[in-house]
Amino acid sequence: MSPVSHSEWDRPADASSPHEGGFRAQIDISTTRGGPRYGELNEELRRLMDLARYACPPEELTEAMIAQVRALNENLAKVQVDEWETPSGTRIDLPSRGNLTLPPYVVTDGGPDGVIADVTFRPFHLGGNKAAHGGHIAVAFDDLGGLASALKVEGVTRTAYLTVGYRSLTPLDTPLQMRTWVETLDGRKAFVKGTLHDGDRLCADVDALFIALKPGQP
Ligand SMILES: CCCCCCCCCC(=O)SCCNC(=O)CCNC(=O)[C@H](O)C(C)(C)COP(=O)(O)OP(=O)(O)OC[C@H]1O[C@@H](n2cnc3c(N)ncnc32)[C@H](O)[C@@H]1OP(=O)(O)O
Repeated sequence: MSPVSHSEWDRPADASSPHEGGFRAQIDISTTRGGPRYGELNEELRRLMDLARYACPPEELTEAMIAQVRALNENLAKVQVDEWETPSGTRIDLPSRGNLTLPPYVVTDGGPDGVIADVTFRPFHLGGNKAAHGGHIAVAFDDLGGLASALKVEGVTRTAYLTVGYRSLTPLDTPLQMRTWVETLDGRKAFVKGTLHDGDRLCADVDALFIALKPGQP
C-alpha cells in the first residue's frame, strides 16, 4: 500500500512551486532520477505486463508467482514518493517519459508546430483480435495532444474534450507514427488535431480541445 496520502500529493501550486498551475505544480524534468538503470526496470515491468496479458499459469506456478510479485511489490512499497518526485512521467530520456501507464512512444520531432512520435502498442494494449484497445489509443492521443498544446501555449494544459475516430485496426508490436498539432489557438483554447498511421494507412485520428491553465489552477 502506498504511504503517500491524497493530501500530500494533491497539493496546489504556491510560491514554492512556481510552475504552471496545480496540474504539475512542481514538475522537475530529469534524465537521472531513479538512476541509470531505471529505464531497464521500466522495460522489464512492461514485459511483465505484456506477458501477464497472455499468461495462463497452472496452479502451482500461480502460487509461486503470487509470492514473487508480492516480494516485488514490497520492494516498490518501500520507495514510494509523491507524484512530483517520481521518475515515472519526468524522465524525458525514456519512452513516454518513463510513464508505464502510457503506450511507449519516442518523440522524434516536437515544437510549437506539432509533435511527431513513434508509438508501439504492445501485447498489454490488446483490445481484441490482435488489435490495440481503443482506450489505449485515446491515451496516446491525450498525452501527445497535451504535449503539442503545451509546446504551443508554453504552459500546462488540460483536456476539455477528446474525440477519436477509429478508421482502421491498429496493430500491436508494430512501430506506428502519431502526429499531433494545434490547428487553432484561441486565447486559452488550443484546438488539437492528430493522426495515427501504420505506414500510409490511417488507423485513427483525433479532434480535441485543451485549455491552458491559469496560474494556480488545479
Ligand atoms: C509536458 C508534458 C505533456 C503532458 C501531457 C499530459 C496530457 C494529459 C492531459 C489530461 O489528461 S488532463 C485530464 C483530463 N481533463 C480534465 O480532467 C479536465 C477537467 N475539466 C477542467 O479542469 C476544466 O473544465 C477545464 C480546465 C478543462 C476548463 O475549465 P476552466 O474554468 O479553466 O475554463 P472555462 O470553463 O472558463 O472555459 C474556458 C473556455 O473553454 C471552453 N470550454 C471549456 N470546456 C469545454 C468543453 N468541454 N467543450 C467546449 N468548450 C469548452 C469554454 O466555453 C470557454 O470558452 P470561451 O473562452 O470562448 O468562453
